[in-house]
Amino acid sequence: KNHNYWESRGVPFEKPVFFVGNFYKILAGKQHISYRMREIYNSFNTPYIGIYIFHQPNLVIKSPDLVKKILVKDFDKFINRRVATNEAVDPIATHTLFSAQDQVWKNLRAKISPVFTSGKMKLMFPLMKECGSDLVEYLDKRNGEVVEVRNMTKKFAVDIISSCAFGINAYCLKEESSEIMKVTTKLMDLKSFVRTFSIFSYFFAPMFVDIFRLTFVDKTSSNYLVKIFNTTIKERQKQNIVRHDLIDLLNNLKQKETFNDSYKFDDIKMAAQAVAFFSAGNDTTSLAISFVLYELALHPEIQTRLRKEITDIFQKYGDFTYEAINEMKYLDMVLNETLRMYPLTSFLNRKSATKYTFEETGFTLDEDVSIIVPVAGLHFDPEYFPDPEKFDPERFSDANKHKIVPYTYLPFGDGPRNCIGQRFGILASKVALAFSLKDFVFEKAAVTSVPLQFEARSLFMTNKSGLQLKAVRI
Ligand code: HEM
Repeated sequence: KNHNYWESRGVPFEKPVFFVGNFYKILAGKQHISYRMREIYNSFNTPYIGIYIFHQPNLVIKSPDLVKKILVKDFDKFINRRVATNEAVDPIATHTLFSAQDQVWKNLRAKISPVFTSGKMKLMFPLMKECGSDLVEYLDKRNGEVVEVRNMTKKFAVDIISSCAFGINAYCLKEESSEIMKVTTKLMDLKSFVRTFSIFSYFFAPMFVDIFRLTFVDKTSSNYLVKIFNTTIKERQKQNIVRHDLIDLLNNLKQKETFNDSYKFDDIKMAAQAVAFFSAGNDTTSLAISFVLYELALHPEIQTRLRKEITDIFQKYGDFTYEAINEMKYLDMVLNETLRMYPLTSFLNRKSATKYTFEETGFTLDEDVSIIVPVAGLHFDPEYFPDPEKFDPERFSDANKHKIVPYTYLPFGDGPRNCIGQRFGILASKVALAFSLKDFVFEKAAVTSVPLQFEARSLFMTNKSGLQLKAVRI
């Protein structure tokens, strides 16, 4: 019955498949969502396109001007994501920054933001460097071998988030088998049908979350992280330890709360942020590093140029300091181009808080309609990024970057609800790349799959069956 929603409102739409709508291939595990986004984006030349996910109408926004309105100018009318929030079923997911709604989100975002200032990044930098050295040690043990880079970068990401956010030495790179590594891998693992179904239902079919009582992340893993989090807080209080990390910040906020505070932390709300940092920061950061190394292995000339920059700046400072890493312009260009070609989250999501009229067309959107910004479509549009399949860091050089049309490059989203961990994710990725590329050359091996195949079931752009590259010490 709902499948005539867009037609009856005069909105250009993609014809849905009975019952399942327009995400049939994704649900069947035949296509990654990133490719679906690109197909929908390319099949219409209109500012927006109507689609259905099951019975639910979604509006895919193609025009960068409209993207700006939704993410920034009229943010208050699109403040929330359209994700399931069922506190009784999943209190942890409901209280994460990612899922929180309206004023609760505003209060929480304001409270958490101080963790991610440049000043805080600088304070965390020595901890990040320790993880960089561990990465070199890890590679040294495998010198000349084909390394499973996905596994290596996951270990690095868990180590760095555990250390910088929670003051926990996870030792994933140092030790073959680490409990926290197993737990965080399971957290968003989509190998089982139930996990895939749960995560997709949170975004696209919230009714199933209520019916089947589904949780956003794996429950045993989140319970484990909550336990570590609570133990660490108690330990800190007992021993009066100060580390300026997330745990300290949350703890201070809780201590300073007054009766009149509109948002009060309890144990669940505090622990939810810990789980969110792992679920939002771990796969994203580790995939970003992996894809850079992969592209560098396929483009040795770019790898050589980047290594020269890293070595020159290292020699200038005599060390990898915070300032040294930030001076590496070519590293920044290479990372930016990688995130263009591999937008880890292929789409952004919002919902309309009220009825909203698009001035450009006069069309009035109903309240509570899901909005999709097809990041993968924008990043591969030849009008904005000529020859989009070519890996070309020059797009982000000082001479060229001003040519990028605003709101066509969105690896971290935009507006007040953009990625809060952007600074952290970028710095952590740069530390991993500077440390490993200074001492090692990464080469394509016979087993390296070119082009990469993506895991259809994954929400992030995750490649299938790992990523093998040969690592050779210089
Ligand atoms: C390369 C690494 C990363 C990428 C590409 C990335 C990308 C994104 C994107 C696209 C969004 C949605 C933004 C929007 O809707 O406008 C997001 C949200 C978010 N990210 Fe990241 N992310 C990365 C790393 C991290 C890290 C390291 C953390 C935490 C330590 C983190 C925490 C979050 C949170 C909490 C949100 C929800 C923000 C809110 O709703 O207020 N991310 N991220």
